[in-house]
Amino acid sequence: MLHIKKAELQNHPTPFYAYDLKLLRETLQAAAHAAGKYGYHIHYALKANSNEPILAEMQQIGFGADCVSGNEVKRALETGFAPEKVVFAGVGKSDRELRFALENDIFCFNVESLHELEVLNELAGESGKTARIALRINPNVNAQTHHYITTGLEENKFGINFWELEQVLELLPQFAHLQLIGLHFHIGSQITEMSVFRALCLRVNEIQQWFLNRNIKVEHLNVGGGLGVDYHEPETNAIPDFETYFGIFNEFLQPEPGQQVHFELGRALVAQSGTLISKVLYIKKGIKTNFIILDAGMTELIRPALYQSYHKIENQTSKAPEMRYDVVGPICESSDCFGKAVMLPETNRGDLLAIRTAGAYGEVMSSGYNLRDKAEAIYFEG
Ligand SMILES: Cc1ncc(COP(=O)(O)O)c(C=O)c1O
Ligand SMILES: N[C@@H](CCCC[NH3+])C(=O)O
Repeated sequence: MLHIKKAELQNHPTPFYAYDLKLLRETLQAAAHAAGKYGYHIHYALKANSNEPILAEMQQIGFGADCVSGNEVKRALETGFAPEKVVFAGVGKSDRELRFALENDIFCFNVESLHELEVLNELAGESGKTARIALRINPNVNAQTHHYITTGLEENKFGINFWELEQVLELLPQFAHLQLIGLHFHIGSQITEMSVFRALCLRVNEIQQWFLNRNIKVEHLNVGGGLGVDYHEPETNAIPDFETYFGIFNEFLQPEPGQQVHFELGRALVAQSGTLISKVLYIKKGIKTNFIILDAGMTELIRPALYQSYHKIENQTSKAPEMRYDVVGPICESSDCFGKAVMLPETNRGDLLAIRTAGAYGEVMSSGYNLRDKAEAIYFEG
């Protein structure tokens, strides 16, 4: 059950996002501690959640910012991340976004194609800058996660394929306004099978060796993010197993002496701290099941509709014996469903339901479809 005071629950118009800052801090401390043992650097992936109080905690603990749009770079800088702690990735950075990041002297551009190298070189030249770059390489490692959030296979649009690297190295010397400082990899999100990270390390070692054989040693390896969270047991597994995660990299990744290792975690840092709170509007009898119709829908949390993903649902206000329900939203789409055949205490109009583990890729992916209002965010100390 979500540990939030009744007054806090009842004082806000629903639906709203509730963020537990105490749990967030504990999570960040656990991550920083585990990464710190090996001198690893974390850049928080803003795409997971870019709310200012959350970014303030990321800065407080000393993490950098991993951005995927000009506006994320802008948000990172405006909220106080130092430019030398900001990285910019993304397969389709626009000229305007690249120029903005160049003007602000960010730490590194993670470049995803040959064509982008050409464009960035040209724009950097125009702005009188040298862009520090990492090559995002597609390592062709299967993340064993949902196919929509797998990014490191050759069939995916992300990164430069291994067989293009020879050509990249031939062209690089012509790009006078680019400085190669890193190699970047990210194979997908919500990875729960830890052996996947071992496979990533082994592949990164091979690719690094390929570069070393050509006398290229970069300043840093960026191995991306992707560590998954437990959507089924948000209570018992509130904090991901960062010790095992970073331990795997320590055991299997072979950085060169003096080379930094960077991570870009998003979900693992923020998912469990966020909950979507929604009020029950109606109970409706179906043929096989009863429907709970909520005032939140896929416009507030699209993950179940988009990836058929599971989020634990709890009734915060009823302790009656359990019944089976389909929990749905008000949006005019049949996929607007948070869970089928969910066992919940007998539920009535006005009850408050908590949809857990919604701190990552929840609020940031909300939309105004059906002209819906934007859900408010509140912060509490759990
Ligand atoms: C390039 C890149 N880095 C980092 C992340 C953060 O991933 P996660 O939230 O799974 O840690 C993503 C999202 O998958 C990404 O595309
Ligand atoms: N938005 C996805 C993850 C994609 C991560 C970004 N590459 C999710 O909710 O699981």
